[in-house]
Amino acid sequence: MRTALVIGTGLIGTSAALALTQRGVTVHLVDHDPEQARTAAALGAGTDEVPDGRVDLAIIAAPPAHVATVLADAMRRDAARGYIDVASVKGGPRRELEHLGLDLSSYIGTHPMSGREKSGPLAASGDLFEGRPWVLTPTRDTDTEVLNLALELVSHCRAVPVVMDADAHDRAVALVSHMPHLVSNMVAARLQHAEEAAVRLCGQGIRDVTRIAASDPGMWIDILSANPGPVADLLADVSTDLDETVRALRALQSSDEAKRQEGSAGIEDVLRRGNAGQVRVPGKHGSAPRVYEVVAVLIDDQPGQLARIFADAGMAGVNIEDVRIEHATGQQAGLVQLMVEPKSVPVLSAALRERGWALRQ
Ligand SMILES: NC(=O)C1=CN([C@@H]2O[C@H](COP(=O)(O)OP(=O)(O)OC[C@H]3O[C@@H](n4cnc5c(N)ncnc54)[C@H](O)[C@@H]3O)[C@@H](O)[C@H]2O)C=CC1
Ligand SMILES: O=C(O)C(=O)Cc1ccc(O)cc1
Repeated sequence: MRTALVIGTGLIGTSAALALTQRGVTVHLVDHDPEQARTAAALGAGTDEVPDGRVDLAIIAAPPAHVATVLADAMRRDAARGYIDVASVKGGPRRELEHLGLDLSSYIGTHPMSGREKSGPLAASGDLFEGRPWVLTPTRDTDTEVLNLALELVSHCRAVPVVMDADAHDRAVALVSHMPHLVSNMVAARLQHAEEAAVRLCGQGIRDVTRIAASDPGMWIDILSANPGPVADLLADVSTDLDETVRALRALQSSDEAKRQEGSAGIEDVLRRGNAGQVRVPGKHGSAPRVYEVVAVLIDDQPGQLARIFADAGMAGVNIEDVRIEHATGQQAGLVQLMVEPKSVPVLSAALRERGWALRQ
């Protein structure tokens, strides 16, 4: 692929454009808000000048509700040899395109399984998709040349291609993305009118659970409107669990010992089923989760501290697999949890202590 056109230069469009530009592809950037395309160009994602002919691949990275019209318009202009979109839902947009009577042999619906709770080009990064699954939904009618262009894009973004049927994709993302998104918002909504004294106690657990509740509601109304059935089915299952958990907790308030035992068994059941589901969540590169151990370091909230820790770990020859930072509320201090292979724990701990870091259990 030598040339590409990104239509919709927000988080996802600009991230893909940055990755392609870094691999030497000439990328043209277009957005219905020209300021967004200019910003993406200023970030080094490509040029906001109109291409002077057909590009190899057009990437439609607009919100789901706009995909069909944007794609139809690009096809009418004969803008590219191949077309993909990156919307979070695949079945509905495909049916909308079929309804428009377009020749879809040059189009593949795709979905990179990576993103953020922030929107716009300023939140973009060229490595956003690295190691993440990127779903492709070709059909029997898809041109091989177009499938190859899409695979080239996925490879340039260092993502992992996964081929799926569009409706199977929508059922899968209802489970791993859309239903959890709503549950995150419902948990976060409890904080809206909560007392300040309670909110100040927020720790890492609630930060993890509510991070995605900061996402743009407009985009998510679009996503959920295109996948309502599978998400409603899953939320109904969650609702059954909620009812049973409330019943178990009420039983735990009883003065009757037998009832309390019943309540305790109910709570244990939901917690154990949660454990069993959690171990199935893949690790950072989509593989089975690895067991890492934590080396916890206390730091002052000063610029450059993290970089120094990473440099010190690097000098000790230890690979940091993952990192978490817990900020102590109201204090200029934080706890950095470095996840490493179990065999690296003594090496890293000794090296950090030697360099003056305060380690915690
Ligand atoms: N946010 C995320 O984490 C992920 C989003 N997606 C999908 O990627 C697509 C883009 O999402 P984001 O980049 O997050 O949104 P964003 O809000 O950061 O960017 C969307 C961009 O599309 C532009 N746009 C809207 N209508 C347009 C039109 N008719 N023509 C041209 N440009 C138009 C907007 O001005 C904006 O710059 C969506 O379809 C979304 O479902 C896929 C994976 C992850
Ligand atoms: O921020 C996160 O962790 C996300 O999960 C973002 C996300 C949002 C929408 C998608 O279609 C895919 C990924």
